[in-house]
Amino acid sequence: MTVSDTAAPAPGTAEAGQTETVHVALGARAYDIRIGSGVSAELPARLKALSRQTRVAIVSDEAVAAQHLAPLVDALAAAGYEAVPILVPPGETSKRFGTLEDVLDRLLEARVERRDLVVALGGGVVGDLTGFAASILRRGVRFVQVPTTLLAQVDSSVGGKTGINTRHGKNLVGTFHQPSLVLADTDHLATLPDREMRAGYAEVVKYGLIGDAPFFAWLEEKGARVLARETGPLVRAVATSCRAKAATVAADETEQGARALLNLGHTFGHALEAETGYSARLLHGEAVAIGMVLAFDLSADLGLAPRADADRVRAHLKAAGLPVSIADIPGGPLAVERLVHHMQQDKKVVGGTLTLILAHGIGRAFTTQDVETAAIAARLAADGAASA
Ligand SMILES: NC(=O)c1ccc[n+]([C@@H]2O[C@H](COP(=O)([O-])OP(=O)(O)OC[C@H]3O[C@@H](n4cnc5c(N)ncnc54)[C@H](O)[C@@H]3O)[C@@H](O)[C@H]2O)c1
Ligand SMILES: O=C(O)C(=O)C[C@@H](O)[C@H](O)[C@H](O)COP(=O)(O)O
Ligand SMILES: [Zn+2]
Repeated sequence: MTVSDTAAPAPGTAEAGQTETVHVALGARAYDIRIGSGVSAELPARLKALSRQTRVAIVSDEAVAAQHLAPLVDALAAAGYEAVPILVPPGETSKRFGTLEDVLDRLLEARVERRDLVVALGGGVVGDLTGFAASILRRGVRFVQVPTTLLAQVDSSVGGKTGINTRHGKNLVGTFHQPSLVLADTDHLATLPDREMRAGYAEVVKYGLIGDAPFFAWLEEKGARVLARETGPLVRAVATSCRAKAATVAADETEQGARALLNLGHTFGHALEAETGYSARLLHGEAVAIGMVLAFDLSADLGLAPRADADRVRAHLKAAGLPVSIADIPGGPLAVERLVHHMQQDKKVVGGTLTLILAHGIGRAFTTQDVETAAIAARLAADGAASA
């Protein structure tokens, strides 16, 4: 990664001040993703285009609200809207039944109607929770995503996966419910803690690893500028990620096939999150970074991918400041058996058999059900997990 590179961008790619629009082509459920500096100011006008109602509930978390709620509420008020804020505590533990019930109660208390729109202002936690609440409130109301983390801008605000965690595992209760609009305002990232920025970057790298080797190579060169929040590279990284996700979702909205590739690193990652208690010990994006390295190393173990590609993946994520092995997780070793137990609750399990996303190399991910549990356990142990 070089910070000093000033090469001109390719024609048609984002530079400072530019905004981009990515369309998610889902027929009756199609929507736009607006990306760039200041696009959240478009909210009142865009809401008007979606509904004649003049009341809007905004679900956010307390930390995001402290930084970004007031300007949105003011802009809405100036446009004749009554905004009803509903706040939840920040962090992954808000993705649970108790918080869902609370959000639903408060939406009903505010008499949010079927034709109203609910706005999710926040990271993936707020987006997943709000989207789920919207999908079951009065049997379904529309919602708009205003993602405020890099992770949410490149991934969770797009594609309509909503849900919460349960004591049995990650995202095990939820729905597919597409947003009606996504406004990814890159200015919001100015207040995002660096650790959260790096965690979101893991999901950016994911798109290169799944099917876009040139994008991965571009990130190797320009990733530091993305992480430094330089507008041009940042907008380009968000837009490239959203285009990849939009195309995948448009082709396979409910994950009957190809959408599963977006789960690269997640079967491992979700197990790591569960075993670390969905705590600050390990963020979702960090778990995905470790999971992607595990997936590439396992692919190399099985002779499916060049070891050099696995090494390149690890080197880039490490250079970005992300954890890259189980041994990097603070707070003591995790047990192989516990991790395998969590992996078996994955939603991609068929007839008790795990579906894994592996790769033939960078940009060449594929799904498989042909990996023995012993090979997975051996890889976890080699990565620093404790075996009995
Ligand atoms: N639905 C999907 O397709 C999808 C995709 C990827 C991840 N996810 C889910 O997303 C969640 C992770 O999302 P996340 O990484 O955004 O975490 P998050 O929502 O917990 O946000 C991270 C932290 O940053 C704070 N924050 C958010 N925006 C801020 C800003 N602009 N300035 C200052 N602080 C800010 C939040 O208060 C929080 O403490 C996980 O639950 C994951 O499972 C879902
Ligand atoms: O949108 C998808 O599809 C993804 O898999 C994106 C993932 O980054 C995201 O973390 C998603 O929530 C995981 O989905 P799950 O079905 O494994 O819970
Ligand atoms: Zn993810």
